[in-house]
Amino acid sequence: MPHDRASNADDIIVEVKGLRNSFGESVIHDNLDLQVRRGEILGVVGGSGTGKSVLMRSIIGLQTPDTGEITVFGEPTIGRDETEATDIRKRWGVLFQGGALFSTLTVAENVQVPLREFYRELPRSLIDEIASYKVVMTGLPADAGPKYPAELSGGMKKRAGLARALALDPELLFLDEPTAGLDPIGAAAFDELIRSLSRTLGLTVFLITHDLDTLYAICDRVAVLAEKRVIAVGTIDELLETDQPWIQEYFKGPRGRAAASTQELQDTDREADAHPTEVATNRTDTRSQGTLADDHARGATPTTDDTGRKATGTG
Ligand SMILES: Nc1ncnc2c1ncn2[C@@H]1O[C@H](COP(=O)(O)OP(=O)(O)OP(=O)(O)O)[C@@H](O)[C@H]1O
Repeated sequence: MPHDRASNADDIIVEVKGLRNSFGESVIHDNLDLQVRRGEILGVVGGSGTGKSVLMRSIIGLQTPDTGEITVFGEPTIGRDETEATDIRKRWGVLFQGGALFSTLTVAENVQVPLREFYRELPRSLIDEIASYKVVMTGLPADAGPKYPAELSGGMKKRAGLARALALDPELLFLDEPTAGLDPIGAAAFDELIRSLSRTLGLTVFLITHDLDTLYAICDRVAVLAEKRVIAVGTIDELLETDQPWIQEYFKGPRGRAAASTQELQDTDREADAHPTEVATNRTDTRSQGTLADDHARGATPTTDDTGRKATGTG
């Protein structure tokens, strides 16, 4: 589990208070509260349809809530005039589900979209240069710039979407299911990329995911959506101390246990690199659990746990 890098609890980048969203008769959020701390990677989880994307859309101003207050960087985001809203919007980047690249634009042109939208006065050569830099920064080959989305693999599309989200050097990054659809190795590499970018650039990350490995590998805290609100938020260890059935089922079900074992294995490997002789014995034990873990982790076929229950999907 990564360290909690937000030591000052008052340092809040996003604050949501008393949020209510509904579509017709269907109430999605009711009295939802949430805080995102500066510098943290906050994972947002919840069953399918619990309103994770609607929450993100509310925060970034694409969804007008029925009631509630939302502040980002200490500024209210609801009801602002266009200029004020734009000033706030420039400070965050968004990677939508599936990447949401413009299919008729090349990767470089996609990355340039926010630059052209918000900084029209920038010279063309500088826009080109910034876009090339962002492409490489996300681990894409330099020659990916002139390619069209249809020519890219799923992982490369995500990276291109991330490059676009980073175009304006944001302080805050919103990621909606960034590893969905990636193979386990690609997903782990994408996790690593997010973590290293968030550390080197000092980003705060709001990350919606169903991927338990991502939660274990890179999230400082996790917020759980259920019953139309955030029912709990904390480190995974803190969440496990709650008696919420959904949380227990989610983290202690076969997939949750597998992800925990995988993380433990990686922590042991890191420790082994640092202190090779001290962890040699433990490592043998952990490896034997790791085989089972690997069977279950990321994309493995759902199976039965030791009570004979089917592994629960995560939504
Ligand atoms: N524009 C809309 N009009 C009507 N209903 C909507 C709209 N957007 C979202 N919803 C509904 O709101 C609910 C929450 O949707 P949302 O996409 O936020 O769920 P989610 O938690 O992100 O789900 P998933 O994990 O499956 O992506 C769903 O029932 C969805 O059908």
